[in-house]
Formats: sequence, C-alpha cells, structure tokens
Amino acid sequence: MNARPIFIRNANQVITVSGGTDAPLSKERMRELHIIPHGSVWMEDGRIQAVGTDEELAEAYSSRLQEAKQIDASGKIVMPGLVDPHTHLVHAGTREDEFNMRLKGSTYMEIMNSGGGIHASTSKTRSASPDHLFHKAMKHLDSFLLHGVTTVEAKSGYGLDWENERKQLQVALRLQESHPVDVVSTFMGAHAIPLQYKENPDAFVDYIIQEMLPKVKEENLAEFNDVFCEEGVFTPEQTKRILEAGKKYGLIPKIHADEIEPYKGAELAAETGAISADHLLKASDEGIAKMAEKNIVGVLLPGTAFFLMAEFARARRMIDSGVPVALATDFNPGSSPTTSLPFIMNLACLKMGMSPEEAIAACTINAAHALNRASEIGSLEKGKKADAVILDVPNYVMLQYHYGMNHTHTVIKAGRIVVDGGRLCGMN
Ligand SMILES: N=CN[C@@H](CCC(=O)O)C(=O)O
Ligand SMILES: [Fe+3]
Ligand SMILES: [Zn+2]
Repeated sequence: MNARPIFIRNANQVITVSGGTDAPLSKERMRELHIIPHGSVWMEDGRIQAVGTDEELAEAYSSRLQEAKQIDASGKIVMPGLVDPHTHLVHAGTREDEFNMRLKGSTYMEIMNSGGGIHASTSKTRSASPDHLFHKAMKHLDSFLLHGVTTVEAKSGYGLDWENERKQLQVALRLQESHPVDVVSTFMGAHAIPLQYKENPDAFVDYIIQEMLPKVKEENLAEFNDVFCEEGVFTPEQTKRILEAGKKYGLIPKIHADEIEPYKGAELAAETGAISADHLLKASDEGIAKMAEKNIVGVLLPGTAFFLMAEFARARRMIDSGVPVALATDFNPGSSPTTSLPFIMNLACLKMGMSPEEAIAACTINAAHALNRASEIGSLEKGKKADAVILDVPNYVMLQYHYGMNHTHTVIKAGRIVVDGGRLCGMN
C-alpha cells in the first residue's frame, strides 16, 4: 500500500544543499546551500518528486492537492534529514565513573591503559545478550530521530573477538530492519588491542586479517573497515595491513586518525584511499594537504574534543586547504555520549570557526559522501530518498544561535512522518 504523497508547503527557507551529489563539497562550495524562500517539497513513493517555490509546486500539482498530506511549514525551515557518519551505536553500559575520573585529571588514555575505557565497554558488551544490545540501541536511535537524524553509521569494536564483533554487527543489521533510521555498518575489530594480546599485538592483527575479515565479507555484515590508528593502540603499519586486507573483501577503509597524538593518520588515509579520516585533532599540515588532494572526507567530531576537554580539530585550516569536511557525534559511552548532531553543529561554529552554512553542508551532503550514499541522501533533490526535517526556526542561522536546543519539529523518513511536533509518531 502506497502512503499518501506528502506536500511540505511554504517554508521560510527550504535548504536544498543541492549540487554536491557527484563529489563532496569543499572550500567555498560548502557555503552554497541553495536556499529556496517560500519553499515547498513534494514527496511520493518514498522519494522526493519536486522542490521549488510554493507557487510553482502548487501549480504543478494543482489537480492532486487534496490527495496529499499537506504540512504547513510557514515560519519554519526545511532541511535534508541529517546524516551522522561516525557512531559506536551498539554497546552495553555507560562510563560515568570515568567521566568523574577525567574531571579530576585522569586522561582518556591513562584510563584505557589501566584496563578501563574501550576495555570496560568491551567487557560489558561481551556479557550482554543480543536483545539487550538491540533494545538499548533502539532507544538511542529514537533519540537520534528526535534530533532530526535519519541515517547513522554504526561501528562494531566492543567485541574484539569474532563471536562478539559478529553479535554487534548482527544487532546493527536488525536495527536497520527495525528502526526508521537507516543504520550503515562498519566493522571495527581494530578498536583496541584486547588485554590478552598486550604482549603480542601483531598476533591480534593477524587474527583480524585471517579470521575476522573473511567472515565479515562471507556474512555480508559491513561496508566499511575502520582502525583506531593511535600511539599505544594500532600503529600506522598495522593499520595499513588491516585496511589493505579489508579492501580485498570489498570493505572500504576508514581511519580513526590523529585523535590524541600526531601519528600520520591523515597521510595514511590518503595512501590507502580511505573514504574518510575521522577525528583529526592532531592532523599535520602535510596530512591535511594530502587529504585535500585526494578529496578524502575529514569527519570531525567536536563533541569528543569537548567531552575529553581536548583541543579542537583545525577545521578552518582543513576547509581552506580544500578538505571536504563532515561532522558526526561519535556517539559512544566513553568519549562522546550524545545523540545531538545539532549540538555538534553548534560546537563546530563556536569552537572550530565553521560558518553556519559549512556546518549544515557537513551534516548533510558531505556526511552522505563519508558513507558512500550521496546518490541517495544528503540533499533535497528530485529522485533522492524522501528524508527531510522541518525545524521550528525562522532561518538556518538560528539553529546555531539558539544553541544547545532541539529545534526539530517534524521528521520525514523515506516519505513517512516519524516525528511530529517534536514527538515520535507512526513508528509501527
Ligand atoms: N577513539 C576511539 N574510539 C571512540 C571512543 C570509544 C570509547 O571510548 O568507547 C572514539 O571515536 O572516540
Ligand atoms: Fe567514535
Ligand atoms: Zn570512533
């Protein structure tokens, strides 16, 4: 049964972010949002059919107005559904104990090296049932949706052995089938060196390459392969081995790069042809130049810098050098427990010098590129998936000005209204 067409009418601004489907937006193109004043969008069969002024669309669809579910967006703005290209969605437990330790001066790495951090979440995730992981993640997805996010990436990496990595990835697939938010899977067996491999990390790298990667492919469990390339975790050489091995199975490389120490992660992303390099707080000038040259998306996670009380990534330098920048929450229990991508945009403007226009491009079309989905999502253009958010602000600058608030009014996912008046609806 086809749902009724949806006709969003007369928004103050329809922010289409059009024109960036073929390649991610960089430099000044990140500031061209292609805004339609008094704009409207017609959606049908789960797709965007037309975007234009209200006058144009009312005329074009004049014979079918009664048939459509009409939404009055006057006084509000319409944007593409937000895309979050970096999360650790599926996990058990929380780590507020570590939050307290960090407030008293312990560092993220000290906590991890003493067996907490990722290891703490790994041990909780290993003992959790698939159902527990599923129901916890469903709640997080509800929260993403309430913040206007219609697609999220989800990494494994709290299993660190095949049985438990597989469990996380299977939960992510089940979430994709069960929740309106689209969930895109990344294998991240290389998230930490498990404690029992501490003396021989290369043996764990071999285990990932020989045992896990072939099975990820065999069971079709993920599209991307990510490694935490960091001093004291995986070296650039180990990272390269894992990413090159993954490529043989069709897994597209991503890297947690230069997060805590400069480690030539950005350079490595260029060398391995990664689709994105993420974090980049300590990326070198040379690494930035190489990413720009190869058009690799820099996924910045200012929520993590904020929560770890670290220095923010050099977004300005990256954008001005030509790196296409995207933004993500990094949602995870240790370094960024938030689902508010709008707040991440606020931080991007206030702490990384990004303009409101750049922040929007970074959470829509460039984020879609980081997930290899720009032909489907990330802009309001004819033929794309009908994923859109209506925000209760009169113009897009207000999203950053009234910071730390959730302005999401209505969310349409694949042509269905799933949030109305700021509340979930029609989920079954
Ligand atoms: N840096 C490594 N991974 C995550 C944190 C995971 C955790 O602390 O549980 C990140 O992206 O910040
Ligand atoms: Fe993360
Ligand atoms: Zn991460």
